[in-house]
Amino acid sequence: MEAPVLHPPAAKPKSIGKTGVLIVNLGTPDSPSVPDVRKYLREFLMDGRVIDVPFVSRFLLVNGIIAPFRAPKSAKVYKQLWTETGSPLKYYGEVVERELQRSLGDDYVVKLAMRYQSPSIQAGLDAFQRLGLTELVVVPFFPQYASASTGSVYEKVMDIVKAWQVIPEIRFVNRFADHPKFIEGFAQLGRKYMAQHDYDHFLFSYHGLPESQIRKGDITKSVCQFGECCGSLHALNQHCYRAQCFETTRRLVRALGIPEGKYTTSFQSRLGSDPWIKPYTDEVIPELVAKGAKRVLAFSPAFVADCLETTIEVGEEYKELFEKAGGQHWQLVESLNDSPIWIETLVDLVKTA
Ligand SMILES: C=CC1=C(C)c2cc3[nH]c(cc4nc(cc5[nH]c(cc1n2)c(C)c5CCC(=O)O)C(CCC(=O)O)=C4C)c(C)c3C=C
Ligand SMILES: [Fe+2]
Ligand SMILES: [Fe+2]
Repeated sequence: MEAPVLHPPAAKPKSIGKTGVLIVNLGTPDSPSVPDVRKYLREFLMDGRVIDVPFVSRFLLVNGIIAPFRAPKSAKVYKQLWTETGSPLKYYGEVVERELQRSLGDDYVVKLAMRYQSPSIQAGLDAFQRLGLTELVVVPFFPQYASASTGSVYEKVMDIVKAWQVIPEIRFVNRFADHPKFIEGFAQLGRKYMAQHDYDHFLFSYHGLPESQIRKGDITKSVCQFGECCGSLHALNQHCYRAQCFETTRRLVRALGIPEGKYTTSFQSRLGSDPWIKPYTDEVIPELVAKGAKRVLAFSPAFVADCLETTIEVGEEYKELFEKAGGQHWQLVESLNDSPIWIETLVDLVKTA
């Protein structure tokens, strides 16, 4: 009689037991051409968390006004931003993906995704599903929570996994506006400029948000008054984007030893005619010059990678505004990009999520 054939247990796929880490930034056009910028703006602005009006009004606004008229103007600015490695936001995303993978090691699989355009969140999650990963960490690249940014990433991820038979354990990083390593990252960059030059004022300019979105997110419906309510970050206003931005400023001011009265927090890039959170950066700049500020160091700590909003808006457009108003020296502090301390921040965020 022949000896029975003993089947070894099925080989365990190498990826089983690993944790998937999806790092997600906002997104950028595939190229600075008008059709690609239009495609990007359409996807971005048709997101109901970004322009939060009913679908039909949003559709008419985006397809009838914003995409046709804004796309050619934005494309010109994207051409200024583009480098030989493409969009800085995407380029640094790819470098961070590699560096974070190296730092986290073999127990993790790191993938970069963009909320809009490519690489998509769908592609990243599909890859994790194919690998059979049963534990995921999602890290939106937005230090301060907003429904239009972090909230939108969460919604997209949940929308995709809801169709899966096995929905794995998923942990979401919510915000890191006050994370000590994130703060130290920007402080290190600031110190580099402060050692080279004597600045008489420090500007912290954050991406803006419609006031209505802050009000909608106020769980008490009474805390956010767009003023003193942002004087500290606590349980009741921890998701107020404006309050988180002021907290980031306070931490940076402390880390850099900037005296009271020598710094300002403001908000940039408003879209449309509704009130956005104030003060507006383009109104603050001439006021600062009128009050005597001549040498300004500008930070943009709502962004973790150089992008249109930092390099062009703060680094070039606001510089021009400052100089026209009579200012002498304007310096933008670049973003965290691929700095080692940003990678360390991400390792911390992943491991403590
Ligand atoms: C910091 C996080 C961001 C929030 C919150 C946010 C809200 C928000 N944005 C718009 C409109 C636009 N934003 C644009 C560019 C842009 N926005 C962010 C981040 C946040 N946006 C980044 C990182 C970028 C730069 C992307 C790049 O490719 O470099 C643009 C496109 C540029 C342009 O045409 O001017 C628009 C438009 C709204 C309406 C909004 C919340 C309601
Ligand atoms: Fe934006
Ligand atoms: Fe507030």
